[in-house]
Amino acid sequence: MDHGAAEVLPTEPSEEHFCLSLRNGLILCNVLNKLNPGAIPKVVEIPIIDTEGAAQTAIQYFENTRNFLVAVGQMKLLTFEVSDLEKGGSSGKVVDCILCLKGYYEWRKSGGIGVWKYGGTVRITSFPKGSPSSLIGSESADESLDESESSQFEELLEYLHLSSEVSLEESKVSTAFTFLFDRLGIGLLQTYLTETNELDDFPLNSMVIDIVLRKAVKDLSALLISQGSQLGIFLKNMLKGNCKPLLKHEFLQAISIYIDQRSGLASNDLSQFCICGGKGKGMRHGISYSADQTNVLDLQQKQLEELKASFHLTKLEVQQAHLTWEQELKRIASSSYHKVLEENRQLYNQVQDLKGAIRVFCRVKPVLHGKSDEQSTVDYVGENGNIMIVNRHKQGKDARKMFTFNKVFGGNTTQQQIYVDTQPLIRSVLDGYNVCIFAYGQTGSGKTYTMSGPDMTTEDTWGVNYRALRDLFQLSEARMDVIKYEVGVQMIEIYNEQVRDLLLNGLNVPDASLVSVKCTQDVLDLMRIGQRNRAVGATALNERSSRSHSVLTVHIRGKELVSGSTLKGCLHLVDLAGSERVDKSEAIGERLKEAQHINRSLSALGDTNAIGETISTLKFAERVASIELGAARSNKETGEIREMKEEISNLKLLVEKKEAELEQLRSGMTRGAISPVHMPRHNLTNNLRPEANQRHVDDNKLPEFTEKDYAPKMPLLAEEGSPSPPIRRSISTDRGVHTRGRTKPDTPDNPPITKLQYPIRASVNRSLATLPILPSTDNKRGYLSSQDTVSESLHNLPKANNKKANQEQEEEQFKQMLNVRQGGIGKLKLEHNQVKAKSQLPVKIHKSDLLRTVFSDVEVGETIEEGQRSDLLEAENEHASTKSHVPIGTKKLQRSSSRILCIA
Ligand SMILES: Nc1ncnc2c1ncn2[C@@H]1O[C@H](COP(=O)(O)OP(=O)(O)OP(=O)(O)O)[C@@H](O)[C@H]1O
Repeated sequence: MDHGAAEVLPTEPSEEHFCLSLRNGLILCNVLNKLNPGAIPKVVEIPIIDTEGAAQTAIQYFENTRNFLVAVGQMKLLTFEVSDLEKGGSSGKVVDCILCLKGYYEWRKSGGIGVWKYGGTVRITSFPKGSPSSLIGSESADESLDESESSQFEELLEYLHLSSEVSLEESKVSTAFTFLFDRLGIGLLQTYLTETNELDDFPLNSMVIDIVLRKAVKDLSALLISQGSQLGIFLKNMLKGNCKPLLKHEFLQAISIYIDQRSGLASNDLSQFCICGGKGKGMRHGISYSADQTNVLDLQQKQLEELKASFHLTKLEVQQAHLTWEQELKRIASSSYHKVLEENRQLYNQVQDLKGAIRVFCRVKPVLHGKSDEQSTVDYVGENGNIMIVNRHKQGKDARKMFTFNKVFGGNTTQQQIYVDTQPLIRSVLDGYNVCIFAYGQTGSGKTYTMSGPDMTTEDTWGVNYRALRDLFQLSEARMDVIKYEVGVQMIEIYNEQVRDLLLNGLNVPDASLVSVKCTQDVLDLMRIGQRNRAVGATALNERSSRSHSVLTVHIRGKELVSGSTLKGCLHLVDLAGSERVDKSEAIGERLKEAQHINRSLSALGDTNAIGETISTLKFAERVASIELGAARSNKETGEIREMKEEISNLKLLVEKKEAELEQLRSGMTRGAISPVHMPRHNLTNNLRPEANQRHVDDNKLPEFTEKDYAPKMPLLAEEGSPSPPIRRSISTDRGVHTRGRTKPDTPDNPPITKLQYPIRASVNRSLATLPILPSTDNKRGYLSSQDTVSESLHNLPKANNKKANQEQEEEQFKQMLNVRQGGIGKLKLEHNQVKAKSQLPVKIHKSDLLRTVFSDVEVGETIEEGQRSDLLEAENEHASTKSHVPIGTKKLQRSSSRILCIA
């Protein structure tokens, strides 16, 4: 080394100082001239200047440097740019050039034997497997081993007199260390020191340790920053939805693993370095320390611990931040989804309103085998809801009559096609609307076929009922993140004569147990059991089905998860009795005679084309279509309204109870005590008011879906021969019997239907409304007399009054009432007529009453105008008799929240 250089170079040269010392080109020129005498003939000799004055002699510096570079270039040795000596230049190139000169010098010194090559690479001989360098891994670029840099460092030390021949000075070591750390990192230093066995002599004093720790802290900080930014990117991607959805715990686990891994690498890196020290006295981790060093080390150790704690804290904060973001994200997603859903719901139901609250479809029964087309009364089916009926017994224009409905389905229409037009109403139910779909028509016209389907074996033949239920469940599942739904099903079968009894005798809608169902399969199972239990007497079944109304009611209760609002929807699927039956049964009154008439009408079916009933049905349907219900309303309540309603309902119950007690006291004073439980409701006006009936449905707490309102489901489904819900069934063979004009008598081979008792639920808060609907086993006719009904209900009274005395008293009261009723039907009718004369209500009770009972949903406290009700009754009554064809104009029934679909 040039002596001048030794003077110029600072004792602790940093990289910057190193380059600065070379910038005047003096050292470089002298070194080159020494190496190759005369290589630079003119060297600008200037006094050694300090760093401040360097800029003033820039031109001279430049000349020296330029001469040096030209000469080196001519010698075909490595050169660099002048700018590499400036701040921000590539000092590496300068180092390479110097090393190249050194190599050249040595080659010349050794006699210039062989070919001198400088490739800039001096290999570190080997790295043992499993050495710390391999453990440090290849996580980042600065940790990877660069042999070139390592050798450069070695050469540099040597060249700057830091080789083993020269005593190690702390200051120089410090400079070298700092330089080394910045360029190579801990891993490479460790490897180098291990390889070269320098550790024993290496002065691991406080300065070195300080440097190491500073570097460690720097690395850890960089690691934290990098992790933070990586996490940030990851979370941002998640927010943007770029990542596949992760579960919360998966996400946290991934972060945790990642951080552990990284911290493990970092601490491994550090600890590996720390244990690589030499042997000696006062060892600590294999390194000997003075007292001062120990103190410093302790301090550093403490700082490390603090750093570690802060790292864990940061980790927890990241996790916490993630949780908060996740919740926020959920909230935002949920509320915006909820908003969109609400808008969608409103628009959807507006469309439904525009289509009309009452829709009437007409389905033409196909000509079945054994009948010729000529017998068909349908002349033409148009595409715009028109249907033309032909009366082949008439001539001219009287022979044909045109009707118009919302839609007319021809004879080839499939079950699925029928349902497609019904489907939109099903969704409304889940939005809190009440929907009633009912089938109307004469016996054998296909009502059951349409509503239930001929069988349940294949999905193709499923009727409206099953398809509607399937859709209800599918839709409710699709919405389960937003609304939680509960579904309950009620199945009721009501006979014509029972409708009359129920209404005349002050009874409410018959109560059938509400069964909680979770899926379509539950409902199918329920219906199958019903079918199986009913299939015992085909003829009886058929006969019954034609004169009974079958009502399947699906109660929906939903709770919006975000707002807490509740909604209640009801879907009534009604398969009415044959349209020709009501008059007959009511006109005759006595059931034996009615049966004869039924048989007669059935046999008549075989002879005629039923043109009269067809026209009558279509007229009825037209009149239904002409009723205006106004826009339907959703039964949606906020939490506050619900609470207030519950309070009102409780108060009403209380008032009723008090009134009943008062009544009991009064009666007790006159004819002994009578339990309020068994007081029949004789108020005819009240009985005929749909809102009164509705109120009782509310009182039954069906919409509340509380546990106690559910009938026990399992026994019902599991027990063979257990009480079954009433199911209507379409049996083709039955119709064969009908059309041949015969009804098989009840014989041992053809037993009458087994009368299964329907599960009864009686409540102490209600009147005799909770009567069974289905026939008892000892009734061969297949239906109940009033007596049967009362007797059965007696058996099923709640166990609340378990004191024998009470039971006896109640039985006595029932008997009293029964006597009144049995002997007093005429009397009741008389009363009824008297009341009717007063209120101007029609005498006959028709299907319309049943319909209103079933699907009216006027809320408690609301009333329908008397005139409106009379109008409706009048219209129905008029139709039922099919005697008067005086047009009554459009009927308006406002304040209803139902959507009604009539399939005639
Ligand atoms: N669209 C149709 N396609 C094929 N067969 C049909 C169709 N409609 C009805 N049927 C058949 O006609 C017969 C009578 O139908 P269904 O029992 O549905 O009549 P209904 O109106 O319900 O009678 P009731 O009032 O007596 O209950 C059954 O055998 C049924 O399978």
